[in-house]
Amino acid sequence: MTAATPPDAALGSDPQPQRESDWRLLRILWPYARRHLKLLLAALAFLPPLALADAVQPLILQRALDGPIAQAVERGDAILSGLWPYVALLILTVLVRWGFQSLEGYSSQKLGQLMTRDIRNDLFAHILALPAQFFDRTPVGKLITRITSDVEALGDVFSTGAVGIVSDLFTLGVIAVVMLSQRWDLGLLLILIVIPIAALVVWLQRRFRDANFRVREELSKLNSWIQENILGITVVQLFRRERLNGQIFQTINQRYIHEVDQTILYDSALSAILEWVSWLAVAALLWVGGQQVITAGTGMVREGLGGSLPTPSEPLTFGSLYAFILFSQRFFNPLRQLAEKFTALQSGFTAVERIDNILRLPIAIRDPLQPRPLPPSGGGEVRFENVFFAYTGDEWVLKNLNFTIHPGEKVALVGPTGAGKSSIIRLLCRLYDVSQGSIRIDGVDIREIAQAELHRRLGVILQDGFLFSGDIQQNITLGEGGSLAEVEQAARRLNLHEFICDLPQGYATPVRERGSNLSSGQKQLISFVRAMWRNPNILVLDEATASLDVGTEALIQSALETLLRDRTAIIIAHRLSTIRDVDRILVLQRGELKEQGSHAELMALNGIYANLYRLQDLGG
Ligand SMILES: Nc1ncnc2c1ncn2[C@@H]1O[C@H](COP(=O)(O)OP(=O)(O)OP(=O)(O)O)[C@@H](O)[C@H]1O
Repeated sequence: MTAATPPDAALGSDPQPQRESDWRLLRILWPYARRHLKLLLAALAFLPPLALADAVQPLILQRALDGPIAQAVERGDAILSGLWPYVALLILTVLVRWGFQSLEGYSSQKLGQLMTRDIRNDLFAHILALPAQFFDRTPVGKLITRITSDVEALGDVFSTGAVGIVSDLFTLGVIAVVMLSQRWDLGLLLILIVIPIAALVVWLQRRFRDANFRVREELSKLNSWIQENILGITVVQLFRRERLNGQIFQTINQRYIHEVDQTILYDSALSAILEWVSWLAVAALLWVGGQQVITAGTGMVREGLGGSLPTPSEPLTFGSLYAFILFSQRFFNPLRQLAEKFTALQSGFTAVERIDNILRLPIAIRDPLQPRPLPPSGGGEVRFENVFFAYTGDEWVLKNLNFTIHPGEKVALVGPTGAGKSSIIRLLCRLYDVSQGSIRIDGVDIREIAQAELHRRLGVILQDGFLFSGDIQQNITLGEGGSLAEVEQAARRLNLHEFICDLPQGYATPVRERGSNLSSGQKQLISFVRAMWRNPNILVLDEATASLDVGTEALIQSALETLLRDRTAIIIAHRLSTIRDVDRILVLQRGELKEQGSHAELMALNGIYANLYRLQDLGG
């Protein structure tokens, strides 16, 4: 990899995304449209009058030209009479088109916005429910692109009026029928011109969509890289990575622009082709129709409103030729519209496809259909039975683990880095499911328990007490309601009420994104209150590695003692000196349980634990 090559592995290439046909994409959108059936039906109901008004206008002009106007010319009249019914009819069709087009535009755009809202909601909810493996391999920036700009691209299809193409296509059908019924030879001529052009448009739109798909992928990578660099800005600046990361950014940016160029190429090609082909159609009509008009001689005058266009065996009038030129313009309208709204429409299709690729990812960890309740009197026994686990394939991270933690027992997990301590916790919390074996709480397999109940029984305090934007109280209750008095009581029991009151606005102190305005010690203490407030009977604690100041350390120790009282506790210990008093220590190495016992027993055993302890003792 050269210095400026973007680390694709780090950016996470998606598994080969599945490409969809346009019809399948429409089927994806259908359930969302169905939720707003009334609006959908209203939008569809406006289409027939619109299409009819469109098809009738050229006919009215034809009748006017061949009727009163041609009669007046033939008679050499100075005053035109009998024209007003045609003018009135024409105005009526204009009014119908104006009214129905506005209504149709409004209802289809509103429908589109409602659908976009629903899709965004579903996508967000689905992403939150996806298994941890998904997040292991998907960079955050990519997900954000899906939820924001992909859904936005879908919304644009509606807001730019690109869905109007549907009504244009409808009109196209009506005009084709009218043309063929009026004068099949000229109608056929136009249809024969349109068919290869439509095929070309379909081909171009396929190419465009492939290119657009690649554009969105590159945009995701661009966003991932930006996001990763902003989150890791401290490391970037400390290690002077600005230039190197800037070069990598330029390379990704260049690739993005290259893909965008491809889409522009197809877009411009389409617009240019349609422009000249529509004039080609007019020229063909003039050529064929013009010949017929010339041979028609005097048969140009038609009788009143009730007349019809002459059949091929009959002579062609000027009015009919003019009507067909108008038809040809309208016939090309849907295709021209397609060219104009091409980018929005195709980006929308690409977006639906990318969104659907995520929506179809299975939610691996689900509640059972009939969850089993945990015994109310259960004291919080945790049992691992023949547990095997691999993040990928058969690379076992945990191998044949068997142990039982009794109600109220305090157990520490120790072992060299990568031994599998955190993985045990992730399995217990059901962030992942075991590959083989089972984990039981009070005798019930955790896969049979409703996740909400599992998380009521199980409190977790992670090393980095993650806080959300909001205030302290909200970060303690995490949206589960609960009065300030209850929250204060939980804090008092841990002796942390004073500490919270000392924050600038007490329990109402605003917390910025990820708790960036609080120190790591403060965040830890708040996560203690969070655990106390939920009052679980099993507590899992990933002990903080960072050394805190003496005052905070003492506060944490005393809060911890209260928190652990009368609960089963599993502590991941990084500093062995802090866990000498636990009931039992489980020693792991490369995913296997190698030793267990009290501190004294393990020291006497003089094995892995004793070695680790002596090493830390010397180091510390
Ligand atoms: N999300 C993941 N995907 C793939 N492999 C992983 C993942 N998380 C951890 N591993 C691997 O699983 C093994 C056990 O990791 P784990 O985090 O459980 O170790 P640990 O004992 O908690 O280590 P530490 O003390 O450094 O936190 C390691 O080899 C690690 O590389």
